[in-house]
Amino acid sequence: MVDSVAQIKNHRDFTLASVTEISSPSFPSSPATARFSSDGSTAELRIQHESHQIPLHVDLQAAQLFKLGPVRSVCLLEGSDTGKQTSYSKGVAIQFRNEEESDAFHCVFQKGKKKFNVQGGDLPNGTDVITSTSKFDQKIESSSAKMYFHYYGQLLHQQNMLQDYVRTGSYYAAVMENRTDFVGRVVVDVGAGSGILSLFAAQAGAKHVYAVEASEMAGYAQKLIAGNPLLGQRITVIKGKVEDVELPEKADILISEPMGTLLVNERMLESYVIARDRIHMAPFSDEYLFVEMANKSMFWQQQNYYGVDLTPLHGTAFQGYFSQPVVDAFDPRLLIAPSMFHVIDFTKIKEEELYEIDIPLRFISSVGTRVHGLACWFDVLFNGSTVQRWLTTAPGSPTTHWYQLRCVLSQPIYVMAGQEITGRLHLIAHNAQSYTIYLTLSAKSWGPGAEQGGILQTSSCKLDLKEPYYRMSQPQAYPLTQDQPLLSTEDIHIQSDDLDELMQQQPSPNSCAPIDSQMKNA
Ligand SMILES: C[S@@+](CC[C@H](N)C(=O)[O-])C[C@H]1O[C@@H](n2cnc3c(N)ncnc32)[C@H](O)[C@@H]1O
Repeated sequence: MVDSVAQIKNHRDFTLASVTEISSPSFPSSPATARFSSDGSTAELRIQHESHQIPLHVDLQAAQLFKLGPVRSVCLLEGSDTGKQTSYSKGVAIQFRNEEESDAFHCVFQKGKKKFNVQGGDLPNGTDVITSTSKFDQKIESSSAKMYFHYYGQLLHQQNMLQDYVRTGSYYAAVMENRTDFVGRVVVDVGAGSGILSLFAAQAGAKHVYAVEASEMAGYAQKLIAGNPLLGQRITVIKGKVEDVELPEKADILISEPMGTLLVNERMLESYVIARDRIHMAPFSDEYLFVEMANKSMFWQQQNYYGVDLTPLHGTAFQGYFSQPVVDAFDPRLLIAPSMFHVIDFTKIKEEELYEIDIPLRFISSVGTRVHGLACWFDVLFNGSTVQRWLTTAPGSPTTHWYQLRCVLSQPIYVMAGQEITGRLHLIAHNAQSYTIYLTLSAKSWGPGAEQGGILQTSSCKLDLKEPYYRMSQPQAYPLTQDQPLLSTEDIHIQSDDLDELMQQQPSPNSCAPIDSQMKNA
């Protein structure tokens, strides 16, 4: 149902610290540039060594790329398949300049491979088809998918979502206020869970609803729907992954709740198409949180733990705690600048654009303080043709089961009131249904003692969105002092570059975010 042809940009370049041809020791290792390119039907990688003229052409269909370390990988080329095993006659060892570039290279490599593998994979219409090489299976590690669907197969987790009244109430209101979008329409519910949104769509007058759910919850949804026969007679539950299923008829409208922590966690957004969502970001100062996190690794500072010196692992433990994004509901007074936001426009975005999300950051601090990191949350627009409704997960708003997310720097930076904070939030999707987060924040200081051009303080961190630190049980007292800013999340927002254009766009006909009529291949 989702567009099955992956696309990569026409080309993407990388600078490699060094490339060594394993199979031709006569070629010394040298710095190189790598270009991924696509001519519309095939994807190729070309590696140009600085020291030799003839570039190395890598056929992405045949090649394999393996990580040997954070900045070292090996690429095996020109495989020959005997049916029993694949042997490789050529290989190159690649040294990257940093981990971030290594991750991005692997991501583009896999994208390029996928482009080749999925083409020509037409599935017959009108039947439910389960393929062993669906798009979902290609990009998600099977152990991750198994755990994920096991989790959602349990009623207690569905109940947790149903009891988030901000979430479920917003969906109910957005559907009922926009009945005209549903009356007489064929609807598909992507990831139906308990079937609740299918039942809402039927209440709003849908002609027929297909409730697609991959986990064992499909059985429970069937039971719930059968127990509500007046609505249930217009709902069909289909157990399967949305990527694998072909509906017996074309759907007009898509409804789904695919949001994870920081909106994108779980990578379920890629399984469907909606309208506009926004990721909000703002720097924060939270000494309590920072000390709490730093103290967690104090255990490893013991020099005599049953006669054993634990300190060799202190640094690793410290970095480990700071690689966990913090999920909790925090006081918005901890924000030190108005938030900016990044729009994800699902009427335009290609699924592959969610594999790597790169957001330049710029804020003006309202106070002089220590900046401990970046706070993030999201808003979703239910863009109905009758009523538009926002679901917000902002700090200070009624709490949802998504809470907010904070990336904490292990090295805070200092800012003065009015000082500019710049940086970058770079999210790279991984095959465990989540993202690696790279955050950099910088502040430039001038004044007495500063050299010409100012002093640049920069702090970076790498986090795994899959491994958050849930901190909701910690009530915090944040007394409001006189010099503390009272920033509301409704304060002026700084817009991403392309926002003006996005905000002027009219919602597409029949669309009601997160409901969209643009079913591809449905
Ligand atoms: C966040 S829950 C929402 C459940 C329900 N729609 C609701 O609003 O209460 C997402 C559901 O989508 C299912 N899901 C996730 N990815 C899927 C996929 N690719 N195909 C089918 N179901 C999927 C999960 O098993 C889970 O039950």
